[in-house]
Amino acid sequence: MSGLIEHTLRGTWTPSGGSAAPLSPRALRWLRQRIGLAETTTPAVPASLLEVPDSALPEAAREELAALLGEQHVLTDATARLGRAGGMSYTDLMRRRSAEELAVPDAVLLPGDPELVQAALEVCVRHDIAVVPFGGGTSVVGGVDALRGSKAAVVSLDLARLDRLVSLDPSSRIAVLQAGMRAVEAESLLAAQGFTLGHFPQSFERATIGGFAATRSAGQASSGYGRFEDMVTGVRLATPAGEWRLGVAPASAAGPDLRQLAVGSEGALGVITEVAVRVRPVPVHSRYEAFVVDGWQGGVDAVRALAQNRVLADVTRLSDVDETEVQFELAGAMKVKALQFLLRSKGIRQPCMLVLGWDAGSRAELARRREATLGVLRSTRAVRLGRAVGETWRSHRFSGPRQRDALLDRGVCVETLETATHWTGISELRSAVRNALVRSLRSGGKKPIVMCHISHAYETGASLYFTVLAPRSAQDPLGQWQQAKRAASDAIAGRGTISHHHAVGADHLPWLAEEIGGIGESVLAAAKQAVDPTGILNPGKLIRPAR
Ligand SMILES: Cc1cc2nc3c(=O)[nH]c(=O)nc-3n(C[C@H](O)[C@H](O)[C@H](O)COP(=O)(O)OP(=O)(O)OC[C@H]3O[C@@H](n4cnc5c(N)ncnc54)[C@H](O)[C@@H]3O)c2cc1C
Repeated sequence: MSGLIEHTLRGTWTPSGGSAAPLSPRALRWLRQRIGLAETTTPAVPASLLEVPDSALPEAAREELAALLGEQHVLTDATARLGRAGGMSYTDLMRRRSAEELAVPDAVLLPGDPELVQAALEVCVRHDIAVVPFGGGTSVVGGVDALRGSKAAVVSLDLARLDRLVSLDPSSRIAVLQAGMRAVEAESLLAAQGFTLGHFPQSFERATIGGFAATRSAGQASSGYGRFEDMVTGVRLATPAGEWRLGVAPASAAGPDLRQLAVGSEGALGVITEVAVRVRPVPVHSRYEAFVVDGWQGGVDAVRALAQNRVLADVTRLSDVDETEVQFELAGAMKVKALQFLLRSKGIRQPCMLVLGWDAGSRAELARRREATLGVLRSTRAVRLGRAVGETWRSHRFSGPRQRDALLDRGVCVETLETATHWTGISELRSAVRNALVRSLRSGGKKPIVMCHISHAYETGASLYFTVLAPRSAQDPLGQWQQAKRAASDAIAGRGTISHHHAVGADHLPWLAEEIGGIGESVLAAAKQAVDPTGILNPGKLIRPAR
């Protein structure tokens, strides 16, 4: 039940058990010079100062839910409700820092098993109450915002108590996990039996199995282990129309794959209560290394060659020049000047860092796979930085969000967004999004830092992941980012996907039709009508009501 406590700490990312990642004096100096930093800090506002409206949950509904789930599992106190008021985007965190008005659920429901989730939904249908499924609450697209749509009340249905490993079939290599299980716990329970999921998104420390399935998440090792939807072999959903189970075989020609309708349904088509996932043996050996290639296009060509020759390392991450510079500067551990000198002497003018990581069951397999990757990489004249830099990246791979807390404290607007497209258009898309962000966030003669990396590569294209650091507007911090995000989304529309792995939520909904067409939107609305005819499930996210 530690998950329940964590949700009250939502002004910052750093989990209660984890250490914060402060900015080194050197990093602070560099940032002050590049983008300017606030002299005063702006820490998170204590929960006691945040506005919490009275609960609008009708008493008759509360009583029925309490009789079903137990009094202690229907929470209407301000702390519990505030803890589920939104996700963990820059906008969410800033709202909590500036005591802005938050969309707070009227109650938090904590059912303890799939049958109770189903029964709770039925009560909510009878009382016409909106339901927002809540996993780790790490959505960065408004996915867990407590929007009530046309309903008088909205509850957050927190899956934290559905945290069991239901079964493990070592022969078929399938594990059935309850949806509220955190990734960290899933990995440790599976590891105890010799298996891993291999799903390591940057939100690994907080996010849940159900959340991954609901958002089509992608982890840092997606090149080797696949995206989360590639791992899902079956799902169990509670819907207002009844329980829905999908996935009886590894593959099927019985019409379209409806599992893929449930995966990515963002709580709008049902509450996922169990997920059957493909697991793999825990790797016995692994190796992470860093390389530097000259220039973004050189790096893109290298990653494309690895993907198309099917020799991608499990982790394949290419940073552009700006991200490489920030990694060198903020890491603090490297002798930046000496490194730049060394790279120049090897003909590298525009250093772009490429991190590669391989997992294997034996030394021989590791050597074979690494040699296959490096064989293709050799033709690109990449310079090897070595294992130490690669291993440093691996050991810090979940700490980026913690540094976000320190940056927020210092008055920095720090946020990420992502997209994906085919190789042909990838550099054009990067330039278009980059230019849109720089134009929108330039202020007082200082340019923002806009960084980009590829961390999910395919034979036909790749994702682009942008991170922005800009001086925060003192007058309108939320408006500043919303305008930049709009500019970036307009630049993406027609060129790439509006979301490669962060999902649609409320934030990307205005751009969805551009990607899936009016017919696509009607298909989604029809599916919703079939499973959720009164529209209680996650209103305002992913699916517009049928017109
Ligand atoms: C710092 C940071 C780093 C991130 N890095 C990554 C990354 O590397 N890769 C990546 O893919 N994502 C990343 N994300 C986004 C986010 O972590 C993912 O979308 C994740 O899958 C959400 O999981 P969650 O359990 O926190 O879900 P939540 O945030 O609780 O919910 C996300 C959406 O899914 C719905 N939902 C949750 N659980 C269920 C359920 N059981 N049934 C039905 N609907 C449900 C919610 O209603 C909501 O719409 C990052 C987010 C942050 C803040």
